[in-house]
Amino acid sequence: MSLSSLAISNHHRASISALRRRHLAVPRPPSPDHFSSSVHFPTAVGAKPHGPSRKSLRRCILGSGGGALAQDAGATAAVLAGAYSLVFTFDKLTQRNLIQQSLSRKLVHILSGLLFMASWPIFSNSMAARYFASLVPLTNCLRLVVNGFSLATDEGLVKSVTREGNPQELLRGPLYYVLILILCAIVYWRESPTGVISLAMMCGGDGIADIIGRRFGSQKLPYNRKKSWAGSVSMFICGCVISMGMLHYFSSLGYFQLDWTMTLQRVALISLVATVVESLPITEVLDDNISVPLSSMLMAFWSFGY
Ligand SMILES: C/C(=C\COP(=O)(O)O)CCC[C@H](C)CCC[C@H](C)CCCC(C)C
Ligand SMILES: Nc1ccn([C@@H]2O[C@H](COP(=O)(O)OP(=O)(O)O)[C@@H](O)[C@H]2O)c(=O)n1
Repeated sequence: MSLSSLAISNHHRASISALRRRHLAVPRPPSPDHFSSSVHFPTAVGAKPHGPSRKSLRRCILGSGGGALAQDAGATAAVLAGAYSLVFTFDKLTQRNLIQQSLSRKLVHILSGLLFMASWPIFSNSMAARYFASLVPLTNCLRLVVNGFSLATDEGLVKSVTREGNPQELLRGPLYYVLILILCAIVYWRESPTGVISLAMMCGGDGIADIIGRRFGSQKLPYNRKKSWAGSVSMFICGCVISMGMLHYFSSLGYFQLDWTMTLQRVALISLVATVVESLPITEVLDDNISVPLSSMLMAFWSFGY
C-alpha cells in the first residue's frame, strides 16, 4: 500500500475517530488499532448483541493475516539496525575526535528517540504493531543493563552514551530514557498527541537544553546554578517546535486531526511546564529523563484528553 493510499485510509479513519470523539455514533468496522470499540452497533430489538467473532478477533490482533506480521517483523529489524548504526556512527566520530564526547552523547539522546518515533508509521495497523516497535527500546534496555553491570563490554556503547565512560552510568539516564520510549510506544503509540509531545520534550527539548546551555549558559538560573537561562529558553522554544513538527508529521499521515491554533497554545503550556521541571535542582533525586517526559505526559493528557 503506497504512503498516499495509507495516508488516505488513515485520513478516513482519523475523520471517523474525530467524529467519534464528538460523540456522534459513527458505525465503523472493528479497526485493528482500536479493538475495544467505544461505538456499539445498533442491534435489532430483542436480538442478542454479539461481539466480534473469533476470526475477526484474530484478524484484528494479527492485522490482515501474515502480511501485518511480516511487515512488523521487518520494521522491527530495520529500526533495530538503525539503532545500532546510530550508536556505532557516533562512537566512530568520537573515536576519531571529529566530535566531542559530550556533544556525541547529546546528539544520540536527541536523535534516538525522535527517529524511533518517526519510524512508527512503517509498522502495520495491527494491534500487535506497538509491541513489535517496543522490542527496539527493550532490546537496547537489555543492552544497557548487560553492559551497565559489566556482564559484557560494548566500548562503543559506553563511549557514545556515558559522560565519563563509566559503564554504571548506563543504568541511569540512558536506561530511564529507553524505558520511557517503551512506555510511550505501548501506552500512547501513534494515535495520541500525549506520547508524541512527551518524547519530543524528553529527546528534543532536554537534549537541546544541554547543548545550548553548555555553550552559551553564562547566565545561571537564580534557583539552580547548574542550569542557565540559555539552556531553559532553548528547551522551551525547541520543545515547542519539535513537538509541533512531530504532531504535524503524524497528523499528515492521518493518525489524528488537531485544531492547530489550540494545539500550539497547549504545546506551549506543556513545554513551559516541562522546562520549569527540567530547570529544578532535583536531578540528584529524579533524573530529567523521568521528570521531563512524565510532567509532559500529565500536562498533555490533561490538555488533549487522550
Ligand atoms: C544518550 C541517551 C540517553 C542519556 O540521556 P542523558 O543522561 O544524557 O539525559 C540515549 C540512549 C540511547 C540508547 C542507547 C539507544 C536507543 C535506540 C532507540 C530505542 C531506537 C533508535 C532507532 C532509530 C531508527 C535510530
Ligand atoms: N536548562 C539547562 C539544562 C542544561 N544546561 C547545561 O547542560 C549541562 C547538562 O545538563 P543536565 O545535567 O540536565 O544533563 P542531562 O541530565 O540532560 O544529561 C548542565 O550542566 C548545564 O551546563 C543548562 O545550562 N541549562
